[in-house]
Amino acid sequence: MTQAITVAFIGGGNMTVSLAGGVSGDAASPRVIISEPKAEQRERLARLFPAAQIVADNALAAAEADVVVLAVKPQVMQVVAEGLRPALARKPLILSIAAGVTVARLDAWLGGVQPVVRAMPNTPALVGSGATGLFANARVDERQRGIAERIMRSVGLVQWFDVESQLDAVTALSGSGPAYVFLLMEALETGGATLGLAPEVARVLALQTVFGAAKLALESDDSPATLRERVTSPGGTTQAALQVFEDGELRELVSRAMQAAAQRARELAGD
Ligand SMILES: NC(=O)C1=CN([C@@H]2O[C@H](COP(=O)(O)OP(=O)(O)OC[C@H]3O[C@@H](n4cnc5c(N)ncnc54)[C@H](OP(=O)(O)O)[C@@H]3O)[C@@H](O)[C@H]2O)C=CC1
Ligand SMILES: O=C(O)[C@@H]1CCC=N1
Repeated sequence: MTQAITVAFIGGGNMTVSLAGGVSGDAASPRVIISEPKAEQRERLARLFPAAQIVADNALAAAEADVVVLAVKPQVMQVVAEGLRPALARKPLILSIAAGVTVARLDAWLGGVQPVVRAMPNTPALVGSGATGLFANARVDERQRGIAERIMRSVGLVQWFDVESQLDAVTALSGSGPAYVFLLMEALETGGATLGLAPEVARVLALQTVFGAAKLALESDDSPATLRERVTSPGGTTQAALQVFEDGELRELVSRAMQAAAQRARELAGD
């Protein structure tokens, strides 16, 4: 992060705590301002980020910023964005992390003159292991792309997209994806308990298995398919289980679930 820059976060909730923690840990940490309406949450933020300026006024936070991170719920975004307009005369980079709010809508609410980057992060960003898709409008220059990327990379992996509609696919994969994996964890836990394991033992084995498999896949040069084959002894236990998944058409089911998520993302965006 360039030392001189100021990053203002609008909305001091979960994602801001994660991102402010990420950018504060950056080697040349920027000046951080966080705007949050709730006094109790402002006190919490002040304890978490003693070097940051915590305010209750969005315009005050945005007026001095080089980057304004919009981290409020999608439902309040229009009111927040329109309210910020007078404070954006310096044309800071706008980085929105709101699910389903298109760049065109944001741009209109902000007055049609701002450089805007839309991000689709996911909840593992809260533990520094997020995956974020990014899309920039034509007013975003190379330097600003670098800044947006660096902010999101402080909480995980970043991937740029040239076509905004691809963020719907990102939403269906990595945005909603943690929930699919949590569902699998729940099913493994229940399955283990059904086979006679104590529920807490089944849970810890399920979680460690998902974590270990993800770590192995990330650190290996081999594809998930190869890693799967390596677990699967011919005529063994894994093959017996995988046959049940194939018979139940798990791959098709996952594909249909993702299509439903992408369709819902398009609907929420008003397309
Ligand atoms: N949670 C996640 O993992 C993901 C979140 N996102 C997106 O990130 C954004 C933030 O999510 P998250 O951090 O979880 O949400 P939170 O509800 O935790 O945070 C939003 C914060 O904004 C505050 N707020 C409400 N109204 C205003 C206002 N008018 N001006 C300034 N601040 C306001 C809220 O205060 P109060 O509590 O008082 O209302 C709250 O502290 C959302 O748009 C969401 O779609 C995207 C992908 C994943
Ligand atoms: O469920 C949702 O709509 C949001 C978008 C991605 C994750 N949560």
